[in-house]
Order: sequence, then C-alpha cells, then structure tokens
Amino acid sequence: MVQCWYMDDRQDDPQDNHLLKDVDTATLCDRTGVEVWHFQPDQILSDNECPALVKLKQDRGYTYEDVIKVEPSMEKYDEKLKMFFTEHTHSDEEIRLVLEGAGFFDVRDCDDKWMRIHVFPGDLLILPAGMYHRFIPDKQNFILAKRFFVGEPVWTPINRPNGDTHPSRTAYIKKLYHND
Ligand SMILES: CSCCC(=O)C(=O)O
Ligand SMILES: [Fe+2]
Repeated sequence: MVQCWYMDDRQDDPQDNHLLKDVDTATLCDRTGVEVWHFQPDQILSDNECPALVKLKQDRGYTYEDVIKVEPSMEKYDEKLKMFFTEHTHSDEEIRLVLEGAGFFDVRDCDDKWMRIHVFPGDLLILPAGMYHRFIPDKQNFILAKRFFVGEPVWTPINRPNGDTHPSRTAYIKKLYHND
C-alpha cells in the first residue's frame, strides 16, 4: 500500500524520505486529484491479469501498456533520473502500476506544497494531466512498473513553469479548486 507524507524542505539527499507529516490517501486524493489503487502483487505478475485491473483499464480506456525498469544499469540512467526528478507535468495522465521494487512520486498539492507518495508492488497511481510532479527511486534504486496510456503514448515532460499555461494545467486547476 502507498505511504504518503508532506515533505520537509531540507535540500540534501532527495532519496531520503524527507518526512515532515504523514497524510492519509483520502487527503492525498482530495488535495491533489491523484487516484490510488492497490492490487495483489502476485495477481498482477501472473499472465491472466486480475479482473479488477482489466476492468479499470476498460473503464479508463487504457489501450496501450508497456513496462519500464529504472535501475543504475539502465541506459542513460543519470540523464533519465534528472528528467524524472525535474518538476514537470504532462498533457495526459501519468498511470503507473508498480510490479517490483519501490519509488517516490512527489506531487504538488492545492497549496503548491510537496507531498511524497512511497509506492510498492501492487500500487497503481493515476497522476492527473496538468498536475506538477516528479519521480525518484528510493534507496533500493530499483523499480519495475507498468505504464498505461490512452492511444499512442506521449511521455514528453513539460517542465515548470512551461506547463503553467498548458490547456491540461488550466483544466486541472479549474477542477481541483472547484472541488474546494
Ligand atoms: C516508475 S516510472 C518512472 C518514472 C516515469 O515513468 C515518469 O516519471 O514518467
Ligand atoms: Fe511525469
């Protein structure tokens, strides 16, 4: 299951937890629009996918999937990590299902504060289009995750502040604050 907290503002090792204050997933979802699911790890690793995940993919129209492995031996590791950890958004949702390992997804809340989401096998996160976020592996330095997308994938990060005027950001902000 995910663990979530507000981050402190220490600027040292970003792979430290930086835990300031624990947050429950309801607060995370309410203050960011992030959606969280958890599936049994053994079910998502088996060939015949678990029915709940099949249904989620159908309901959300996820027609594309692939697997990403983040570890020091990967090609252009340092470059990839810098890209992942640079605060950015996307025109579309970022959907990640953790198969093995762990990592930190940091997301900006409605007061622009960093919330850190520690994800583990079986956790599925949907980061809304237009939300600023970043990713870094935890001290294990290993994560294997499935990526889902609607149609042909677009992974391009839009780094802050270039995303501020993007239509997805405008729509995200409108939805997030309207819920207040
Ligand atoms: C565990 S997924 C690695 C991070 C990523 O895919 C992304 O930030 O787009
Ligand atoms: Fe991203």
